[in-house]
Amino acid sequence: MQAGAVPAPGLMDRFRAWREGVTANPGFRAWAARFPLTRPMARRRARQLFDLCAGFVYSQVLAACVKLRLFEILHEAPASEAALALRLAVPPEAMARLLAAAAALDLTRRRADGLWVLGPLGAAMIGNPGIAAMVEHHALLYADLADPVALLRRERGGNALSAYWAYAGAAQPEALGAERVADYSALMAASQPMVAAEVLASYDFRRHRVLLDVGGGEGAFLSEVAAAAPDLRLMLFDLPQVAARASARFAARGLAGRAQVFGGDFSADPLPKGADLISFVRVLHDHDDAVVMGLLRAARAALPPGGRLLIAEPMAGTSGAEPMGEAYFGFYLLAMGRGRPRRPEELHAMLSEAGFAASRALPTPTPLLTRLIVADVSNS
Ligand SMILES: CC(C)=CCC/C(C)=C/CC/C(C)=C/C=C/C(C)=C/C=C/C=C(C)/C=C/C=C(C)/C=C/C=C(C)/C=C/CC(C)(C)O
Ligand SMILES: C[S@@+](CC[C@H](N)C(=O)[O-])C[C@H]1O[C@@H](n2cnc3c(N)ncnc32)[C@H](O)[C@@H]1O
Repeated sequence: MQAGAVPAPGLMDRFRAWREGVTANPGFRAWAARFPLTRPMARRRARQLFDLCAGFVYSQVLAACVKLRLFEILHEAPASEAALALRLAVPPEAMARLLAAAAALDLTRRRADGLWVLGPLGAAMIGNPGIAAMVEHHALLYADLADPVALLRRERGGNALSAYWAYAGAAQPEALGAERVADYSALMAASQPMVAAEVLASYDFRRHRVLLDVGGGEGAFLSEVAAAAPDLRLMLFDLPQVAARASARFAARGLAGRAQVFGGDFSADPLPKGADLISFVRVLHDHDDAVVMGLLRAARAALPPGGRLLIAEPMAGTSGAEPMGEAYFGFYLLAMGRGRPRRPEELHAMLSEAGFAASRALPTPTPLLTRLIVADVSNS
């Protein structure tokens, strides 16, 4: 084929083009909704499109439940509509409306005796304050997304999420004050246990001597790993005011004797040496490619021969969770003003360019929450 020539569409592409052409025809749609053999598909597509239209409403039903702490209350004991209305200071009719909406979304369930209990999705929120923290945090994201076209067209930064993630776009991130890093560090710590559980289920840290967690936040990930690998020594690198929060957490957990904490700017400073394993947990996706390449090269330089790098974060192209990567994180990071979700193949290519000898993906129990890549430095 000549350079610049566009390849002819394959058979599958031509079939999809035909299918999309007929679906775009209102007459065909009306016929397909009535014809028994196409009706199930027509109904499924209608439901999918309706859910896309209504997604914000569903999210707000969930947000109301979280703000009212409804799931914790129903977890304590089944309750009547009237008791919930009284306890939560919501008019009885509005309480009934919320409970019915939540039931339709599988968050709550009305028992045969009329009392309300947790539904399957409400039950999955119990014991996971990280999800509730994210739901409340989404108020900022949805404020930024109120005009999505304006968000796409504007210069990056200057909105609610970019202010929240103070390092995104900061000229001197290492100079950020304690008050600018407190909220995001607390949110990351609250949502870290569900990520750490995925990583610990997939990787045995006991084979390593020293782990350096870069962008390690206030040490929530390292604290979980420390419990699973009692002989492992811990190192953490983050912005100075975040590193100070990590020191406080390690001291409070009796880990200060096992941990060394470094404050600095990882896009400018070298990473400390001494670890045989370096981790980036939910770090690379919130930076642009040039910064990520710099980070991978810095990790490569800090590791000894035979050392290993571990990347844990949600990734684009995750089978069964496609909207999570490109749609949710794509737009979340757009609002934040930095970074993009990457496919594993892109990270493998970047790792190779940074000088790692080999890299591979390891399966995690819930790929939606995090995926895992390990990359090795050659032994010589
Ligand atoms: C067989 C028997 C006896 C019973 C089976 C019954 C059964 C089927 C039970 C199912 C129970 C079960 C296993 C449920 C599991 C539910 C799970 C795992 C739910 C998990 C939900 C996770 C959610 C909703 C996670 C949301 C995460 C979000 C929104 C994360 C956002 C992260 C952000 C914005 C991070 C930002 C960081 C930055 C800035 C990008 O770097
Ligand atoms: C999205 S948070 C992830 C925190 C933690 N790894 C976790 O999963 O909970 C990204 C972390 O990278 C840190 N970070 C961002 N830019 C940095 C920089 N230039 N130098 C050092 N740390 C930085 C932030 O302070 C924050 O703690």
